Amino acid sequence: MAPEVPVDVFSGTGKVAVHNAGYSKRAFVTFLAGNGDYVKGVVGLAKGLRKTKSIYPLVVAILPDVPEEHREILRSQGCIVHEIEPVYPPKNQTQFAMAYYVINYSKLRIWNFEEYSKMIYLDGDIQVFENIDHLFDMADGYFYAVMDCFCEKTWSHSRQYSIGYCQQCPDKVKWPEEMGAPPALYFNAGMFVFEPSRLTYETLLHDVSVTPPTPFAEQDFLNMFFEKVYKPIPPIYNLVLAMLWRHPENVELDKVKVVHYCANGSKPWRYTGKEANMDREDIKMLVKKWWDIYDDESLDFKADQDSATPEGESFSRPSIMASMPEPAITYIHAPSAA
Ligand SMILES: O=c1ccn([C@@H]2O[C@H](COP(=O)(O)OP(=O)(O)O[C@H]3O[C@H](CO)[C@H](O)[C@H](O)[C@H]3O)[C@@H](O)[C@H]2O)c(=O)[nH]1
Ligand SMILES: O[C@H]1[C@H](O)[C@@H](O)[C@H](O)[C@@H](O)[C@H]1O
Repeated sequence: MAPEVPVDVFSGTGKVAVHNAGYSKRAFVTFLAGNGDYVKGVVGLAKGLRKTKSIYPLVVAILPDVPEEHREILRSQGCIVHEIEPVYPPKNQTQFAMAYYVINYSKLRIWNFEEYSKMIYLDGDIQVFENIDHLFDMADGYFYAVMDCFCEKTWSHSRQYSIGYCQQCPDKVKWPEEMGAPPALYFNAGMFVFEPSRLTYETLLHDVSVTPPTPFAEQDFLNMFFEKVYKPIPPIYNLVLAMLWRHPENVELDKVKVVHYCANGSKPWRYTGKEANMDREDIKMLVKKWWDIYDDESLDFKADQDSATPEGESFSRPSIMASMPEPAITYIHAPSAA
């Protein structure tokens, strides 16, 4: 499990593994469902990764209900469109924090992308403002993600919220002894580093089929499944926006590399500033930064320029893969997630 070379991936110093070693076996991956406007988020993400000069392609795990015109937009942005079938949890009376979260169990399919040895998952409502390719160099065998915050109302179903406890400031309200052991560290599943594997995939699918669903859907499930191998990474790799008003002392905004527009009313492509906590200068600045990338035509995929191959590679993966036919699979239709 130990890395072969000591790598200080967070400071960017130390003996860092050569990025293009195994280049074709690494990729970013996102998830797209429905015929709504999340496709804009994915386009923004593809352009953001290009702006940061990432050398890795963006794979889009896509559900059958995404219309062809959206797939075409993604291919024209150099994305690798990878069709997946939906995954459903067992039926019960669970109230998801947001009704459409049920569709997010389909994310589990990405563990089956065994053509890649390591991937970084990013939600479609995430933007990458600084290169994070170095995260691929972290030691194998762990699940890396950023710790979540429990302070928003979406957490009102939880024991943590009921006593005002948050793992972002565990000393402010301490976990009371009479409530037993404190809960395990809990990550936000909008961004994580993982290794696809057939065995893990099959175990995930089996376990999810016998695990009753819970409010944060696959996020809760992944937290249980990977509890023992979870390694927290700094919040600059997935700034959950609520951190700005709940734990400003934990945020160094000028160092943030990845922003997750996950608070209610914060999706840049729908932003009005009217929802709770949205009429803030830092949020407005982050929304503007997202639009600056989305609107920048110089960041559109250009087959001739963007096919510049990193040393040691004889082809451009994004351009070749983007033009490959999608694998033929049979599927059942997913309910609209948008
Ligand atoms: O209509 C939709 C809805 C969602 N998505 C995809 O699903 C992702 C997750 O949905 P949201 O971004 O709307 O949800 P949140 O950021 O509020 O979700 C958080 O909780 C979820 C619980 O299911 C997931 O774990 C998610 O990754 C985590 O960031 C989106 O980014 C997008 O990639 C779509 O493609 N279409
Ligand atoms: O775990 C949750 C979840 O991911 C929500 O969707 C997000 O809005 C919250 O901020 C986060 O704490």
